[in-house]
Amino acid sequence: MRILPEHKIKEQKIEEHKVKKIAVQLTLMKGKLITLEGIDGSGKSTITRFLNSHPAFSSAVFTREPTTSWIGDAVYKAIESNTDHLAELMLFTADHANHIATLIRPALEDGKIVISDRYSDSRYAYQGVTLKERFDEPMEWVQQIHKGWTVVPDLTVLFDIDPEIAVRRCGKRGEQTKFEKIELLNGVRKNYLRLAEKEPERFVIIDTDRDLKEIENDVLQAITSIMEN
Ligand SMILES: Nc1ncnc2c1ncn2[C@@H]1O[C@H](COP(=O)(O)OP(=O)(O)O)[C@@H](O)[C@H]1O
Ligand SMILES: Cc1cn([C@H]2C[C@H](O)[C@@H](COP(=O)(O)OP(=O)(O)O)O2)c(=O)[nH]c1=O
Repeated sequence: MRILPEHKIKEQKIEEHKVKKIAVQLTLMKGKLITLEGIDGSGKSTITRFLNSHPAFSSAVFTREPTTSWIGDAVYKAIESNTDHLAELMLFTADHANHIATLIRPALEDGKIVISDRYSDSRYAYQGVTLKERFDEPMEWVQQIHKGWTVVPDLTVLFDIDPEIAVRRCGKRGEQTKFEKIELLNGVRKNYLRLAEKEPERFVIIDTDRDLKEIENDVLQAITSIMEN
């Protein structure tokens, strides 16, 4: 058996205490929807994996958009081809409607904490750029078609980063989608920041051009802070 030095035991105890504290706070937090948003390569999936393996989140429901349903598969077909941007928006939106009906609403009604890697703000921010030739105020137009049926998140964590850095990170990751272009991502980032400015009570902006540990701590703090509301 390895005997840990005194300071390591202390660090371990502090860590265990932190996990317990978050777990207690989360038990009190019933039926909350938390969304993670940001441009491609901003670090959402990395943080989703961290939260998913964090012991305090063992009873949370983790999900994503595009979903893993057949509509989500259709969405990926659109992403991988030259599909008309309006048709693409409709597919993303159909996927969202089905996501809400089959997973989001039932889980929230069951008192679960739901954490979604991308959600409605992805549509507002991305299709707000791809549809800029079609509508005068594309982002507002896309928001409008969600009114009356979408479920608005309790908290949206916006992962903010310079697109140049994000695209470089995506390159290293090895996958590339047609949206991973600096010019397009600059527009998407601006849209996200406009959304956050319009709803400061819902959004928390996290600078993800930092050490992963700092980002993890800030995300945990943002999530537990909605307990106070
Ligand atoms: N804080 C960070 N510092 C350096 N690299 C990071 C950081 N966060 C994520 N990455 C790396 O950047 C790439 C994109 O991250 P990922 O989580 O897949 O982004 P997203 O899901 O937002 O597209 C991955 O290769 C990941 O390992
Ligand atoms: C959910 C959603 C995603 N997207 C885009 C963002 C991504 O470039 C792409 C696929 O999403 P995703 O697989 O989440 O990409 P990543 O892991 O790189 O963030 O679809 C939209 O344009 N609109 C949407 O409503």
